[in-house]
Amino acid sequence: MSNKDLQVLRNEIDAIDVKLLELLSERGKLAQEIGKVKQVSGVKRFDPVREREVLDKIAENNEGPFDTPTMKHVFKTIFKACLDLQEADERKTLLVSRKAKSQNTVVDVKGVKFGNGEQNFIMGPCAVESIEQVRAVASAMKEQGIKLMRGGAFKPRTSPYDFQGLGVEGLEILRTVADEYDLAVISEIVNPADVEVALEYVDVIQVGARNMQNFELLKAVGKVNKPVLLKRGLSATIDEFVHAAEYIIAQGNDQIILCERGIRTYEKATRNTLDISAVPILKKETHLPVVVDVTHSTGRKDLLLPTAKAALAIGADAVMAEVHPDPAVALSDSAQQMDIPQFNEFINELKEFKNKLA
Ligand SMILES: C=C(O[C@@H]1C=C(C(=O)O)C=C[C@H]1O)C(=O)O
Repeated sequence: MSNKDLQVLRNEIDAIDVKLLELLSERGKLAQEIGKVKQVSGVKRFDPVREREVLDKIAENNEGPFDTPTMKHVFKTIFKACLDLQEADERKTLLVSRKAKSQNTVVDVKGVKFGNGEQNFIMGPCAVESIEQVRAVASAMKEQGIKLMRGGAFKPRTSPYDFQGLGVEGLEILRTVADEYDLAVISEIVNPADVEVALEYVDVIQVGARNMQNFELLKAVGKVNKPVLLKRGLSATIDEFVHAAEYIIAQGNDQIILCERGIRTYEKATRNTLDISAVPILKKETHLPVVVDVTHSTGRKDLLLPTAKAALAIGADAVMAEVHPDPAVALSDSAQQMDIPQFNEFINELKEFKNKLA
């Protein structure tokens, strides 16, 4: 065979490849259409009975030179690619996804913006215990120019015998002190029935890690006109986390801030394992701002500063940490809250670090 013959044959193959590509693309588009029909009717994407029928037809029509197992193998690869297309389409339709909206959602909390490139701090006590306690923290925050104060009024604790929070009285304290110091307030709500009352007191409603898949709560906060900070569940995958946010946005509220707070792993050196890579993944996959809670992820005061630096370096929109005027007597999370001098040192170091990053 001359070089010329080889070239002629290869030209024919090239032409066939172009046709195959066209046909496969056409097949892919039909699979996408089928995917949409399945999504609307709630039918599973994977249909082994249908795949078996297609394979039987391939076997029936196969005249060689490829043997039937080889052709079946090729078609199984095509089925898989078609299924992947259907799945990618479903992801694309998520309202929280970058594909649905390419620009960042910017959540504005009393002038503090999340998602516009600023890197903020959310600080405050684990639980609201008294007005004096909250005032001491608020005054230190004000001096540092930090506007967003967290504080738990409803505390979902592991043990029912631990301090459960002051409830609405706690929200009242937070609001009173926040107004005195011109701060904004973020507090957790655990019961859908309390969302309405919380609107009067808080600037951001927090949905805690233990409630990340409390779908009725997610729907309830999705119906109100108030920013929501959604924490990642203790054992939630990123995909489950994103779908939890979708529950909120699907009801109309797109003012959502995601919060990575560590996940449960076999590692015992920290309270949870901070999944730092979740930050860029969430920022890539969704258009929502992402903050990192260094207190609950580490459970260790000595790790607050290095993990906060990691969070800022990796692009988190804010760092969240707990501060208490006298952590030794705190009613919850006593070991991991900073006192006021430690808080000042923490913030000063991070401000310097932010300047270095800029
Ligand atoms: C395209 C479909 O979805 C999937 C992909 C198939 C294919 O590529 O032929 C067949 C069955 C399903 O697993 C379908 O259901 O027809």
